[in-house]
Order: sequence, then C-alpha cells, then structure tokens
Amino acid sequence: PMRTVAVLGGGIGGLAASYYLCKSPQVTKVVVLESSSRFGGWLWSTRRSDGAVFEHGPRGIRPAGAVGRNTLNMVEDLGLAGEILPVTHSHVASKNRYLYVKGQLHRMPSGISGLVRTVPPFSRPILLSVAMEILVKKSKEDDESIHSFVSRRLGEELADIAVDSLCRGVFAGDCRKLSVRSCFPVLYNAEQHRGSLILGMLLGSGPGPAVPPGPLAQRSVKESWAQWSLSRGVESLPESITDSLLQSSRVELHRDADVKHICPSASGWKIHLEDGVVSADHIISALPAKALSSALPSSCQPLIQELQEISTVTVAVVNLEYEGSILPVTGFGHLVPSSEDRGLMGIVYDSVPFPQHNRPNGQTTRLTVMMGGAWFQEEFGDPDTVTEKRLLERATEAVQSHLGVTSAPSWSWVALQRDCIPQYYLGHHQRVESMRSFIRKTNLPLSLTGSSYDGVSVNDVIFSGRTAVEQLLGTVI
Ligand SMILES: Cc1cc2nc3c(=O)[nH]c(=O)nc-3n(C[C@H](O)[C@H](O)[C@H](O)COP(=O)(O)OP(=O)(O)OC[C@H]3O[C@@H](n4cnc5c(N)ncnc54)[C@H](O)[C@@H]3O)c2cc1C
Ligand SMILES: C=Cc1c2[nH]c(c1C)Cc1[nH]c(c(CCC(=O)O)c1C)Cc1[nH]c(c(C)c1CCC(=O)O)Cc1[nH]c(c(C)c1C=C)C2
Repeated sequence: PMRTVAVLGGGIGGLAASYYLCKSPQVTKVVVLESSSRFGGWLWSTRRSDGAVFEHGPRGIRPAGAVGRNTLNMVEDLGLAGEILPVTHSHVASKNRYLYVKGQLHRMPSGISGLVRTVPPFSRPILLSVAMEILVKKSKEDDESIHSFVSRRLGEELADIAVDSLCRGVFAGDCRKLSVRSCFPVLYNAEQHRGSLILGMLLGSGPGPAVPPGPLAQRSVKESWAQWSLSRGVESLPESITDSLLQSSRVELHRDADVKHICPSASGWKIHLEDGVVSADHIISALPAKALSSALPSSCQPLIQELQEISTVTVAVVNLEYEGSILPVTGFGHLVPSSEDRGLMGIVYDSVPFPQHNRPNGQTTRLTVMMGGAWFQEEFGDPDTVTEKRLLERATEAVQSHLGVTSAPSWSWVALQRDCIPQYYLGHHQRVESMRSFIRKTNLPLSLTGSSYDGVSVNDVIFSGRTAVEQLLGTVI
C-alpha cells in the first residue's frame, strides 16, 4: 500500500497526476505543493467582466489520438462536457492556416489540389517532394534535428519554410536544434518502421496506448472535431480538477508552497518548504526540470546534471482586441518563418475558431501575437529588462504590417511567459531514458512527469501524469 504521495507542482501535469491518484484506493493521502498563488500553471484565462475571454497560454486542445481521447474522458468525468466549444474539421479555422513570407500571407497548401499544383511560397508541387520521399534511404542515426530530417527526406525548401514555421507554432523553437525523435515521434517511427513518412502515414504506426473513448470522445469523432476549448476558457479545466480534488478528504492542496529542498528519509522523503516540512513515501514531480534539479539533494548529482540540460524558452504573449471585423482573411492564424522575422513567431485569429469568447453584443476581433521563443534574447534582450510597452508596440506593428490593420486595439494584455516551453534538443530521448534508469537503479521513490519529458501539449502532459500514477501503483486506472 502507498501511504502518502506528494505531488510537486500544481500545473495541469500535477493536477492530472493527483486526479488519477485519487481514483485508487491504494493511496491514503495526496499532498499537492504549488509555489504560486493559483493552480493551473500555463493554463491561464482572463475573463473580462463583460464576458470576453482571453487566453495567455494554450487556447485549443486536440481531440485526436489516445492522448486526446484520454483528456476528453477526464473532461466528461469532471462534468465539463456542457462547456465544450468544438471546432470541426470543416470549419474555416481548421481549413485555413497561413504563412507570412516575403511580406505576404499565403494559405498553407491543403487537399489534393494543394499537393499537385505549385503553390507559393513553394517553388514546386509538394506532391513531387512527397513522391520522391519514398525513395530516400532510412537514416541509421539514433536521433537527428527536425530540420536535417525534413531536408533529407522532403527537401530544403519545405524544411526552411514550412517546418521552420511549424516548430515555432508548436515549440516556439528552432527546428535546427529540436529533436525529431522527441518532438515528432510519429515521423521518426514512420522512417524507422516503414522506411518512409508517406508509407508510415498510409500504413499506420501500429497500435498506440489503449484508451477506450467515452461518450464525449465518441461525439468528437462523430462530429469530426479538430480542436476544442471551454466556454469560460481553458483555465476551467484546472479549476474543475481542483474542485474535484477538494471533494476528497484524502487530498491536501497547498498554494504559496514553494518546494525549496527535498531530502531522502528512512521511509521516503522530507520536503522542505519556506515554513515547514512535509513527509511523503513517494514524490511525483510535475515541476519544470530545472526547478526539480535545484530542489534535489547532492546525492542525486547525475540526475541534477541531466535535468539542468533540459532548456526552456520564453514567449511574449500579447492579446489584442479590436473594434469591428478587421481581418483581411479568415482562418486559425498565420506563422512567420525565422528567415522572415526571427522575433515574431505568429498571430492567432482567436475570434475565428472561438467567436463565443468575443465580447457579447458588439462586433470585435481578438488576436494573439506570439513573440520571442528561441529568439527572445537576440531580439528583445534580457526578459527582466524588456518593457511591456516595447512588446505591445512590436505586436501592434506586426498586426498592422501583416494584416493591414490601421486602427489601434481597444484593449490589450501583455504576458511575459518566462521559460514556458521546454525544448527537446538532440539526444532528449536518451537523456530522459538515462534519468529514469538512474531512478530505477537507485530505488528513488520519485516519478518524473510534466512537460519537460514526454511531450508539451496539454494532452501529452495529462497523459504523462496518468502514466506516472499507473507505473507507481502497478495498475491500469
Ligand atoms: C503560450 C503557450 C501556448 C501554448 N499553447 C498550447 C496549445 O495551444 N495546445 C496545447 O496542447 N498546449 C499548449 N501549450 C503547452 C501547455 O500549455 C504546457 O506544456 C502545459 O500547460 C505544461 O504543464 P505542466 O503542468 O507540465 O507545467 P506548468 O504549467 O509549468 O506547471 C508547473 C507548476 O509548478 C510550479 N512550480 C515551479 N517551481 C516550483 C517549486 N519549486 N515548488 C512548487 N511549485 C513549483 C509552477 O508554479 C507551476 O504551476 C502552450 C504553452 C504556452 C506557454
Ligand atoms: C506562434 C507561436 C505558438 C502558437 N501556438 C503555440 C506557440 C508556441 C503553442 C502550441 N500550439 C499547439 C501546440 C501543441 C498542441 C498539440 O500537439 O496537440 C502548442 C504547444 C497547436 C498547434 N498550433 C499550430 C500547429 C500546427 C499545432 C499542432 C497541432 C495542430 O495541427 O493543430 C499552428 C499555430 N500555432 C500558432 C499559430 C499562429 C499557428 C498557425 C497558424 C501560435
């Protein structure tokens, strides 16, 4: 029997792990320790008093695959199904995504005609690259950068423009440094197992984890959802998990509880906070890798070292509200390749997928400009000294030059999200493997979960929390 489990970090990863721990009668007590004054971590929504909703972190969650089904099952169990805002595959926000190249917006190619024709900014039909891809030999390397992988298999142009932008729009990162194996395991496995991406896509990559769909996940398939949000913003998800945890007498939730230091004790751990000590038999860490590394005792030196090598990037997220319908195009948003503008990664047209979050009564357009990422330092300098004014100006200038919007925003919010997205660089897979093997060999009662290890999406982080709990308890929940 597992007596007390301490969960470090009250972001979506820590909350999900606690939610799954509570499902097991084997656990007598769960103590959640969160350093800030609120739970949810990067899931952060501003609900304005007039009803408008603005996201400063994730804004759309994908229903597809085992991890997507798993989140929908949780959402349903929490009683949030009635608050879901689905966006179907046939919606313009799913069909239209743009690239801003050489001062112009280009719709990303899609469908058959997008494959067989030459569509700018590309200089030849994508189908040509795709057809040639089948002939490219498989790599023997253990890992490779995303840029190198795509240049090798699909050509330099797709790597420089499409994949460069894609990595900015998911990892806020540089595809020349990110690992294909850890960031896009589906692509890596397609080459490893089928010898080709195209064959991998056609033949499938074998069975993933078994997650039976509940009624809500079934509905998402029947109605063909591409992404979803919640009527009061994605922060409703951590709020609702927190509420459900508070129902259980086995759970203690602590905010303003900064974990300073953890040290092994006879039966587990002593966890040192600013103003007290918590004892636990096991720790599930859902902290960012660097935060865990600075709390560990020196006896864990190899672990400390490897945790420190997982870097992160800082993103400036600027929410803007404009009066009227001001967009020249309609769709999810546009991405900017690093060759066009290193500091400005992309703009989301939030009002298109989620008009329900606009101010009721009155036509407005909500946009989110994302800046910095792997290029933050070179473009803006030290995050501690950059001013909100400068970030806001840079964002509104981009809206003006990319979208031709000459009016000023009627409302804005600047959020400097420090170290918010971990970067899985070359060798990440190996590093995570080696950390977990150190933990096994030294019998440390510690599990690693959260966005630093097994995927950065909300779905991946929730699923990673579930896996940590299942492995700890040796059962399937
Ligand atoms: C701008 C942005 C946009 C994104 N968009 C999307 C999207 O559209 N779709 C999607 O699926 N994903 C998206 N993501 C990714 C996703 O939101 C994150 O990867 C995920 O929320 C990370 O959750 P986590 O619990 O692992 O980490 P965190 O949210 O970082 O949680 C860690 C928690 O630990 C706490 N903590 C830190 N140090 C200590 C300490 N010493 N003691 C106690 N507590 C501590 C922190 O305060 C925090 O609450 C986005 C992320 C960002 C930043
Ligand atoms: C411009 C910067 C960013 C934008 N969104 C994010 C950043 C850093 C963060 C983010 N967006 C997505 C994910 C992963 C979700 C998942 O895998 O389930 C994260 C961490 C979703 C996403 N956004 C875009 C793509 C291609 C994806 C992958 C999933 C999908 O195909 O839906 C494109 C995109 N992101 C941004 C813009 C402006 C944009 C494209 C027009 C913003």
